[in-house]
Amino acid sequence: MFHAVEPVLKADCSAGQSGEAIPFETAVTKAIALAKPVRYRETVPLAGALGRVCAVDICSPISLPPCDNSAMDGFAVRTADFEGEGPWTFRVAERVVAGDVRVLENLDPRTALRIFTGAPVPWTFDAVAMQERCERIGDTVTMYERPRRGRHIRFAGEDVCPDSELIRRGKGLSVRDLTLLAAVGIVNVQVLRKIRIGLLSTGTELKEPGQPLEHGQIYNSNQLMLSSSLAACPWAEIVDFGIVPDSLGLLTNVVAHAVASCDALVTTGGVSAGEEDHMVAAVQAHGAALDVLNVAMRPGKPLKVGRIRKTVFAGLPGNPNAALIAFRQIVLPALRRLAGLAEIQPQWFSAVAGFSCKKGRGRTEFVPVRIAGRTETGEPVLEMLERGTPANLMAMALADGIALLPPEAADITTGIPLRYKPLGPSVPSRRL
Ligand SMILES: Nc1nc2c(c(=O)[nH]1)N[C@H]1C(S)=C(S)[C@@H](COP(=O)(O)OP(=O)(O)OC[C@H]3O[C@@H](n4cnc5c(N)ncnc54)[C@H](O)[C@@H]3O)O[C@H]1N2
Ligand code: MOO
Repeated sequence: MFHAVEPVLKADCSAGQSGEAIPFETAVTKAIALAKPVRYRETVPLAGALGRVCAVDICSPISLPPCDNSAMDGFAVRTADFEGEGPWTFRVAERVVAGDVRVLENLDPRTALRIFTGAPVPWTFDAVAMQERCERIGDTVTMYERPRRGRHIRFAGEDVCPDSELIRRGKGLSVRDLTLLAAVGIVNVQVLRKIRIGLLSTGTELKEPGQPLEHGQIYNSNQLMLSSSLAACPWAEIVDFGIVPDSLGLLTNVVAHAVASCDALVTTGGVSAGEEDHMVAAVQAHGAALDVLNVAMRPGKPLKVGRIRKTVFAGLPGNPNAALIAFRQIVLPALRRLAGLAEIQPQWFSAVAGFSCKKGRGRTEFVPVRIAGRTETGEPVLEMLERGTPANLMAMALADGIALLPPEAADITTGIPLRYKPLGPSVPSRRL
């Protein structure tokens, strides 16, 4: 039976109506500005600090290497002893191994030391000859080349000087950072506390994977997208508020819990224009101020970002690709800032379009792409996998990465430079 469709008035769907869409870059800036970095510090052992945000500038308490030491197995010599024409023969006065804590002084002139990689080189010796270049006979060693001063010696402080800055506050501690800290003998590190991020999926149609699916229902994939994205962020702690049906009352209750316990609340669904979209009304019931209401991007246009009192709120659209893109490109940088990280923006790489398409000027688009080849200079040539399908998952799953189609372009033509960001393990090209 035919039902007359009533025109949807703006007043009927105020939750999603938000005037002009703001440019993508403006939305990023606004979202980041909303997030005030956490300040509370805690001390954690290095072994538990991977990925945590360093809370202080860290200077080295010692020099690296801590003392002059040999870079080779061989013989330590004094270059001043190489008088006249070679070969030169020296008596081997001592045997010095790595870990030898003796301070060797007053050794006889014109003697050599048998020495091993990592062993301390006494300050009166100024070169090491590799054993392959020496002839050892009894307690003497003969050399046919005159080593230059400093040869095969790793000098104290040549790597790190005492008091030199190792790590700046705001750095997410990497394996290499922790290696450096361990090398200078640091045991614990002060980091910013983890931020608590509430996750909520709204949708009466949603079921958790594992439950039987009835007609009209779909599985909740957005929760897993978010929780697994955040699992790679050791500075974040997830509080899962599960699935909440499209009910203003229920959503308002859950938002109350989230605001009381979380630094940020990230939701998916219910931010568009229909009268079943209650997310905005639910946060506004708690006094939310929304700075981002509608973004000139695709997918992800209905993204909402603001604050509910002190809690950062990000209402991602329900469509899975819209949720993924809006999360990665806009919300994650804001969460990174909230966590106190200094580097917050995603890194883009240069690539070249291997496709052509028309697009709306003024809108930033993000499309799944595959690397189809390389230019002569090694840049990836991108093939677009799908476009304009914010709900389809397969293309995104198969993609090597995403390409940014810039707002100023009305056409994308083969061969134009594009920004590219790998989604998974991939070999990127030149960083922009
Ligand atoms: N009249 C209009 N309709 C829509 C507009 C619009 O501007 N005017 N925008 C469209 C765009 S663009 C998007 S994106 C979606 C966003 O809608 P909502 O955020 O309100 O999300 P829902 O309506 O709740 O869901 C949209 C879609 O996504 C599926 N979904 C929701 N949650 C999940 C989840 N956790 N896991 C997997 N899939 C999920 C849901 O079933 C819907 O199919 O609105 C358009 N409509
Ligand atoms: O954000 Mo929607 O198309 O942009 O799914």
